[in-house]
Amino acid sequence: MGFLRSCMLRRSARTAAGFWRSQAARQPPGREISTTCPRSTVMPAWVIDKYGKNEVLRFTQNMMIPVIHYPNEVIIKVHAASVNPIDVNMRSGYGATALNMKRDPLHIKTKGEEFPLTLGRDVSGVVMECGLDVRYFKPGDEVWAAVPPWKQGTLSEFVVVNGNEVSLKPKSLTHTQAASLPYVALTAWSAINKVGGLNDKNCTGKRVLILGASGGVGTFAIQVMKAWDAHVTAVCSQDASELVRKLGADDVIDYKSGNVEEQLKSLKPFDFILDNVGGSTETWALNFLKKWSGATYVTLVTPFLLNMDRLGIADGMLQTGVTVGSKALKHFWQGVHYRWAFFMASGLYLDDIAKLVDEGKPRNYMIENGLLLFPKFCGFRFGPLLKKPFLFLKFQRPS
Ligand SMILES: NC(=O)C1=CN([C@@H]2O[C@H](COP(=O)(O)OP(=O)(O)OC[C@H]3O[C@@H](n4cnc5c(N)ncnc54)[C@H](OP(=O)(O)O)[C@@H]3O)[C@@H](O)[C@H]2O)C=CC1
Repeated sequence: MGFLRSCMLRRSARTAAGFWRSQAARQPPGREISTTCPRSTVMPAWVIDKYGKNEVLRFTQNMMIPVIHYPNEVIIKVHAASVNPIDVNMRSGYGATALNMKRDPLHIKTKGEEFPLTLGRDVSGVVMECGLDVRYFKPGDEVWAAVPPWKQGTLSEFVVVNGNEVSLKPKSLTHTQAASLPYVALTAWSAINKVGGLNDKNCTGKRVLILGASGGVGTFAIQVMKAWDAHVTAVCSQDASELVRKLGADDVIDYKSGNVEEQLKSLKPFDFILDNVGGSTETWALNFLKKWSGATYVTLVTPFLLNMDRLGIADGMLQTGVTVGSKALKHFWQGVHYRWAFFMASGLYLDDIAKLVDEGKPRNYMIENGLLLFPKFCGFRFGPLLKKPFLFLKFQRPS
């Protein structure tokens, strides 16, 4: 796919909305504008105007349609989007210091300039327009992507993404199913493959422990690990045990029915641990790794963004570096590897994931699971979105 990406020469075609887009380009991107503007320059979106609880979520019909600013960008018409824990946290202001620095490295804007902010990282939709350097996609292609958290999100009718962050949607998934996957799948991929070093060639028979196995990242990770022939032990609550078994977990441990450490002592040590829970798990989980055999513990729950929120950019980065460095060193001397992993927005990794999905390797349970997770966040953690669920699931242009 990477080869194809670089070889295929596909030029962008301007859409009929091009004229109004050029008008819209005079407006700052991601802004809400007056209702007197022609309808073709505005779009519906869920936005926040300040950080807080669910009450800050607001539905508007008047967000500026985003425009292409760089030649490698693509405009996607959103057919389906979804909500992840990061959106819930960002709604409350989590990571604002670092994300604002990334949005505005030169500090040109004043405080609060990030609003109105559109949340939502996942998108499945159709390419509307491509920048001049975009070679791999053309208008009309069905694509999926996960948008990095410092960019305007996907809970809107259109979203602009970098061409390198986009991939052709798996043919076997509908848009709604596809939109449940990119963010968690890319996070799991980053932790397992890029940081953990596991792949389809070196995983057979490896013993893998997944903490927080019933969540978005965990359920995807189980399926990838099983597709690569690993032996998977999943830690989750009792009510999710049937789900994770269906996804392929070999052993299931209920973290609510007793001490997880005690339950794990009866099992053989592990080659790889993926920690989606964090906190106190770090103090005991590494004891269950094989020693001096290259076994690795990867956690997705890191204080990276929190440190910068608390201490500012420079001190936060310093603190983060010292923390991860000292922990990695300490565990290295004890014969195991300690790593942090982060979500990576990558069309290339999504190409690999789409291939696995279309091969049915993460079996159809993934699709079932995606739909199960979707109402979970939507219903319990992002209640107001339910008031206009059709707009959340599928953004329709009001006639
Ligand atoms: N570093 C990064 O770039 C990223 C980090 N993350 C982080 O990774 C973590 C997982 O993300 P995601 O899967 O999307 O989140 P979810 O909320 O979907 O999943 C978390 C799961 O953990 C389970 N859980 C909670 N406490 C425990 C426990 N003590 N032992 C075992 N399981 C437990 C929950 O199950 P139940 O509700 O049944 O108790 C839930 O299903 C989150 O903390 C998230 O913030 C995610 C994406 C990117």
